[in-house]
Amino acid sequence: MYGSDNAAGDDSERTAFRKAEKKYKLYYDNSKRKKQPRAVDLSEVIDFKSILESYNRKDEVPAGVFKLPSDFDKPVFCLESRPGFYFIPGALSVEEQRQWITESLASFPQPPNRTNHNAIYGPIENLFDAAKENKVLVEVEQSPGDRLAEIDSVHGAQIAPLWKFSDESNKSCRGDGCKSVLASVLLRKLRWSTLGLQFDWSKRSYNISLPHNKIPEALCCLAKRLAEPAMPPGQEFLPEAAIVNYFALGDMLGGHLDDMEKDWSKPIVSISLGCKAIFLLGGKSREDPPHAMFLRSGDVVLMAQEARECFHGVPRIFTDTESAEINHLELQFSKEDCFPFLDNIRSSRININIRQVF
Ligand SMILES: O=C(O)CCC(=O)C(=O)O
Ligand SMILES: [Fe+2]
Repeated sequence: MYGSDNAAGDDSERTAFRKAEKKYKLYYDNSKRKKQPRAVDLSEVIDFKSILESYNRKDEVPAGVFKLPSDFDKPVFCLESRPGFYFIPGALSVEEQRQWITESLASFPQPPNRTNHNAIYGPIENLFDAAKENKVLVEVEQSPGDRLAEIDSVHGAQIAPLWKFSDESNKSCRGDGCKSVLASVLLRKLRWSTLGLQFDWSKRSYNISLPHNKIPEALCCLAKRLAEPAMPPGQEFLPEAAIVNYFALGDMLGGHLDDMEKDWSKPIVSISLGCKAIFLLGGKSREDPPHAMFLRSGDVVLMAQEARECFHGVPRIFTDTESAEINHLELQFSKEDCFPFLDNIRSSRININIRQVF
């Protein structure tokens, strides 16, 4: 993910954006015997779910918010102070949420899509199944012949050692110094996967020469439909890349801009799944005080035009039963073979953001 707590150095400590991040970030009170999350004042967090409810009931919205006149089948809300920002509460049905959570965990991390684990382990096939089956990723013992074959003839560089899944009960590597890691640990530590044109985090740009598959057709259709309220008239959104972010408790996505796409008149389509989060939408400067808002499973945010220049981030997710607001997903994943999905989503949040790059 982008940036970290203090990515922008000490100066960032003083910006309005940084102050808001610190206000909402998860801290623990260690004073009591039991480690407790520090209480946080959520009174200023915009709640589009209750805005939708009062809009449906009384046709009213709070000051600073308006309902976009649009043909979209759900109400789309905008903020007067942030042109180009659109919020569609509950845009995805419960079934759609289930579908995209399943895809995000079981299919999207599949090679040639890359994940945060690639840099250490190379491509990992079937991570989700391996975690379900209690497998272990083991560094494969290689013969000198294999090692020679691994010298990359073009770059002259040694290719990283190979890792393979093995049954946990397989003791072949015990005590001989070989390295291993549980698949379930890797799944828990999954932080991002990239679909379509691959994003290179080290250069913060798209590397079109990396092998990739097109964005899956069903995700393409969904993104096109969701993008509509923010599209320039007569134009069609072309999904070319997607970043899937996986958040665990305590993770945050630092304030950033998504500015590596060519045409900022096109929206970024951002889908929230799983546990509730707080989203900060700042202005064009980190000094502009950000708006804080809740993001729930099924909500969709569109950022187009001027909003493409606004700093934004996710300082906090909520995993406690009361605040996570994922009861509807418990039912969806209640069958026994769905339990690994439920187990994962109970303590995490997934964000799929889809982009037109060119
Ligand atoms: O997680 C979110 O809702 C926002 C993600 C985001 O801003 C990004 O990946 O660029
Ligand atoms: Fe972003």
